[in-house]
Amino acid sequence: MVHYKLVYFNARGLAEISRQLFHLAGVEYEDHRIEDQEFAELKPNLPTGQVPILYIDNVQFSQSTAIARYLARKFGFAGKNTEEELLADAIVDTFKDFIESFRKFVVGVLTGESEENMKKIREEVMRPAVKTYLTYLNKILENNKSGYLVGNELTWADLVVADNLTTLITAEFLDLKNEKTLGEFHRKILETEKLKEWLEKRPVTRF
Ligand SMILES: N[C@@H](CCC(=O)N[C@@H](CS)C(=O)NCC(=O)O)C(=O)O
Repeated sequence: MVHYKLVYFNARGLAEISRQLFHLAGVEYEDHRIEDQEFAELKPNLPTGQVPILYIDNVQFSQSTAIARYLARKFGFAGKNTEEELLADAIVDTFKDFIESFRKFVVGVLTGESEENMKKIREEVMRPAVKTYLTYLNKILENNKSGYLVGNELTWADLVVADNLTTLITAEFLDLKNEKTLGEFHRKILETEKLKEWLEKRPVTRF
């Protein structure tokens, strides 16, 4: 049997979608969560000096999106045909572009920007980016009508977007009371039986 080991910090961050995919597929893996000390020891031996890393029988693979896409394909969550795969990939890429616009905010937090500047970044950079991103998602959901973003079954794109919506709610960028379509989507994905089971049993996990 193949031995999978996923190495990352105790955060949702760049590993959570892969963890969800393993759980949804019912495939055993080692969910190895590291602290700073272990990371420092590992770093010189990692392909890019970064995590997450997926070990497949002791062979290392890097890059979170490549890992999640690989698991989605392997476990049947990538889309039912190449066009569905294309749309799922495009949604994930759009999410990555969107997240990039948050960099200024994160850098601001880390470098101790003044409250006034943080407010400016929040209002002038983040809010417009959130608006564009939510408009994009709403259009896809309204066209697709299945309640999923792609086709009529759960794909990894749904997992990526639902997890990110949770983050946006926590960061007070999104109030689903004002977003009917996205609210229904978020509820539907989080109520997926196996996902619900994972969300209830997963270790307490930071952002
Ligand atoms: N493009 C990479 C980025 C990986 C990345 O930024 N990993 C961070 C943790 S979220 C890391 O290892 N940071 C520690 C470091 O760079 O020393 C991916 O998606 O996997």
